[in-house]
Amino acid sequence: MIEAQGLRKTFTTRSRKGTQTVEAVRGVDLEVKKGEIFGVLGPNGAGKTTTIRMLSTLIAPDAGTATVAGHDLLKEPAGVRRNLGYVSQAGGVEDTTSARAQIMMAARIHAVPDPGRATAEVLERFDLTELADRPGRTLSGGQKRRVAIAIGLVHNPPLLFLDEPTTGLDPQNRANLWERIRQLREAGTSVLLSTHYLDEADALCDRLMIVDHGLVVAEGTPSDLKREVSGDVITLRVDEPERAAETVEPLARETRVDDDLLRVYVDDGEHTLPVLLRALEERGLGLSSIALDRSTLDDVFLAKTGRTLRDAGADA
Ligand SMILES: Nc1ncnc2c1ncn2[C@@H]1O[C@H](COP(=O)(O)OP(=O)(O)OP(=O)(O)O)[C@@H](O)[C@H]1O
Repeated sequence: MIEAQGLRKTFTTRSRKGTQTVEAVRGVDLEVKKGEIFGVLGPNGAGKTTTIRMLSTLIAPDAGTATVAGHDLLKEPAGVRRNLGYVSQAGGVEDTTSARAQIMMAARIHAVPDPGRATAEVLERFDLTELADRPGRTLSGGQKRRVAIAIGLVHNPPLLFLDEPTTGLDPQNRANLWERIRQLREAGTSVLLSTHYLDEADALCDRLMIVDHGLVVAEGTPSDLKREVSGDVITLRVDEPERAAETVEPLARETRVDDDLLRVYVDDGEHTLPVLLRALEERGLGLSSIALDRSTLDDVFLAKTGRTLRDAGADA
């Protein structure tokens, strides 16, 4: 559905302080297969939106090539646009017009043969029929997101781009939207979505890539990525984390110290834990808390970049 190689984009901004350049995307390759949900996971400023905007023809890449829904991104932009739906981060639902009018407008722009019928169908599909004639401003956050997706889907494209679709939604609305995105996949639509939520990437994506500072740092299925990093993580709060790390090193695949926290990556947490605790006790190392978890995508991010995704978000 998408094959892209070496996408790059640098922004130059001029202000009174002088010229600033930001290398937003620094050579991204990506492949999205037909019928899959593919995620672009990364912290704020990683280059997710820029990548999606390039692939949807909204901005021109400085370098790189791509085929999107069977059309060359640079030579056949109209063919690309015809075959995709794009839902931006802000959502693009107007305050004063109704959902029906906004969806109908999108249907006309795409020259859908029977715009009235296509609008009614997509309203029904997204449980919006009852709300269809209310002005946009009266809708809740979750309803607005559904309208935005309906606008992006009214011409029935085989490929849908969703830029951070659940940002700002409460847990119930997020779960509802995840279910709808899964239904799209069942109906045969390929989905490329960006997110900075680990749980979203883990729960929703068939495959994903992790981006940081405009580069792909890892790619694969969520479980492959987690397996690659390790089976389990033991997190200990200890008085002397460096000494503790040295002590448990022979038992671990990898150890990482983060302030007073020591993360120990092991294949089999349950069986390693008692041995590890004995080793710490023998050296008289004090311990104030302990947790055993399956590794998460945050551990993958940490292993690849040396930071956690949360810290990276705070930096940006
Ligand atoms: N039009 C622009 N002009 C200048 N800089 C830009 C422009 N668009 C993006 N950038 C910069 O490029 C970098 C990547 O931005 P981008 O929006 O792609 O990140 P993102 O991963 O989508 O982040 P977020 O999760 O915050 O949306 C950022 O440093 C951003 O400030």
